[in-house]
Amino acid sequence: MATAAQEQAALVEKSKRLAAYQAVKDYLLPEYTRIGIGSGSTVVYVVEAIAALGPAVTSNMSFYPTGSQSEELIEAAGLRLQYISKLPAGQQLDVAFDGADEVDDDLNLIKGGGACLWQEKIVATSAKRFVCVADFRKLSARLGTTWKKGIPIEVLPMAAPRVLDELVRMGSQNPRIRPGLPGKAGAIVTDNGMWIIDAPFAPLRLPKDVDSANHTDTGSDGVWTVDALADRLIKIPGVAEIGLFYGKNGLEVASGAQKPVAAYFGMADGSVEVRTRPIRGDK
Ligand SMILES: O=C(CO)[C@H](O)[C@H](O)COP(=O)(O)O
Repeated sequence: MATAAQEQAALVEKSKRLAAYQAVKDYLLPEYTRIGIGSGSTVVYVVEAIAALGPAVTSNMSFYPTGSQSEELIEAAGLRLQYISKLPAGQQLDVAFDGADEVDDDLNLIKGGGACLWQEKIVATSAKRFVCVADFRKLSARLGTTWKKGIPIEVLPMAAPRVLDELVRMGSQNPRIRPGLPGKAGAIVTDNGMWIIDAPFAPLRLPKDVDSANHTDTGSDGVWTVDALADRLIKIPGVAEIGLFYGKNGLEVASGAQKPVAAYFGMADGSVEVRTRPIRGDK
């Protein structure tokens, strides 16, 4: 008989799969030729859903990975692998699918739990439409509420101590260099030869919180807005990329945005919740 933990794990997997199949159904149009594929356990089901469409749909498509895991997934599914470095200047992917660690009310994301955030951001922002696929555990009103491990930050190894100092000055509670896998001594090394720092912050405000309560957005009371924190983190010398995928109000474009146009959540009751954001330009 399955334990409660096993039942919960099975429910989560089922939810990821449901969300992935629905997202692919809605956003993978047969005329598309360039598709971005993110990283993580949910994306496995995205690739499964795409491969299930068969060569009649996928044979004209090329798939762009966000690291070694998705590269292997694409190849194992028999899909055509291509690299973002080969995408000519001035061209875009038609769509990119990826998971997330947490998604807030404005569709800002925390990503990087799997240490692939840098390539994930490059692929997401190379797409005309970025679509997020997740399970019910990732839904959250404010980032940092359920994902307590911290914001993943990819750093140049030599700069890690300086970055840690600056994060503490900014109010991060106990930022840490992410260790390698069990049995591997030292830090985890990303596909880009960098390290990851996980930096916990108090749950991040949205612009509406600042407007309604006369708060500041710059962390002066220990709480940052997503935008202000992201703008500050990316400027720390030695930081290569940050795991906040965000967008400012007034820049609600689809094409090339860090925020998804839609986020699909497989829910515990077997439904799929779709959250979209108003955008200018094409779908
Ligand atoms: O950002 C990521 C990897 O860097 C993943 O998309 C994120 O960690 C979600 O993973 P999963 O689908 O396994 O929950």
